[in-house]
Amino acid sequence: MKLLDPFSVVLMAALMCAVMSAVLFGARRGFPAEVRGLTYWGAALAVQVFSAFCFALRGTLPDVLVLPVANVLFVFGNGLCVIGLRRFYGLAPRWPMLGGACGFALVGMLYYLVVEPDYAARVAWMSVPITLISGAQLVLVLRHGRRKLATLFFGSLIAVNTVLVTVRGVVALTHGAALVDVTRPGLFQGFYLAVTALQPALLAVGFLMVAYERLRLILERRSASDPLTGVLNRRGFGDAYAREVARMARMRQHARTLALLSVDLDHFKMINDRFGHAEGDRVLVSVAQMVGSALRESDVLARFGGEEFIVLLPDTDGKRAIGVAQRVQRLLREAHAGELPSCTASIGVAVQTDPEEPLDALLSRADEALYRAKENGRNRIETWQAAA
Ligand SMILES: Nc1nc2c(ncn2[C@@H]2O[C@H](COP(=O)(O)OP(=O)(O)OP(=O)(O)O)[C@@H](O)[C@H]2O)c(=O)[nH]1
Repeated sequence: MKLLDPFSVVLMAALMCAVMSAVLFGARRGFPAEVRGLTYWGAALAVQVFSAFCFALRGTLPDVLVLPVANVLFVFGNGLCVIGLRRFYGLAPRWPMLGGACGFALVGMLYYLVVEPDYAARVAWMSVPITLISGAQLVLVLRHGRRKLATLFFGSLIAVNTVLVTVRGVVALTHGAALVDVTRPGLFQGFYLAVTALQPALLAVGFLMVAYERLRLILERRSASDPLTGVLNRRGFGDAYAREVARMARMRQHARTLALLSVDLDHFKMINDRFGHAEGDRVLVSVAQMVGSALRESDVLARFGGEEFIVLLPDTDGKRAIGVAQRVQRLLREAHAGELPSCTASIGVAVQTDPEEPLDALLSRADEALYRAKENGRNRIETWQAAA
């Protein structure tokens, strides 16, 4: 079998890393601040490029200069990927561990180059920090990754990398240099060289896929939520309602009902006028939190704009819905003591028994009840009743 020329492979790997590094740095600008770690990955690949160039200098400069630098850079580049991944998952970077891994690599390289020159021992030694680094990446992805195709792809690449490096280290220990020296022909050597050349760029693609998956989730969440209070907006509510009604339709034989509360703060304009718009905003945020705290996990809270909140109560009849509305009013009375301007709310309640009824019809029934609550003096609860 014709062997891949190691120099060309290293050069190819360096070029791929350089391109992927530029892609990552470029992509960084398009991501919101919540998606962290791309800069570290971009830097990691840039470091891999330098490491590859150092390896390529073998023969031109003495090994004792080239190899320790190239290997430490290789470990540092791999470690930066772990740091990037930790940042991505919202964890603090562990710089001392990376420093330790680089120091470990340097000591081993120097020892087995200068004191006791031994190629196989160098391979085995280097496989320790690289296996640990790759293993750390795998643990992070398994622990924090979402169960999605992107994560599966990324995790699989890391797993292959971890296994390959571990096997190479063990083979170096058990069989000596023969099977691990990439300058000698052989299936294992050729396979290792090819995979190692592709791996950094492939891992970066995997990381980008995971980052884009996170971006998709963030944009989906943003498009469905109210930026001031963080609760759902009309669009997000529509989706949640559709899911609930579909569930209701599936369980029709159990005669399910759902209830809707239309909660509107009273004289909110006065709060804005007296205390300012910013204070009004704080009241809205606090009301959203407070109403949310009065609800069950399965209930859905949304802000439709202004000072109007909508609450969807699955599996709830009129009586229980009024109970929730009373709890909301009680919490409003008790809350804000001293800190924020106090406010009251009028609440309209409508109950849906027919899953075929459109959302707009249910909303307008709740609004009718709310209108009556306002008409009848505010700070009260009214339930929609069919006209006699
Ligand atoms: N601070 C703040 N105020 C808002 C926001 N959206 C709407 N508003 C204000 O909410 C007030 C709503 O006024 P109205 O519709 O007259 O209602 P109200 O004063 O609560 O009176 P009633 O509902 O009849 O009791 C207006 O002053 C709007 O400017 C917002 O996001 N932040």
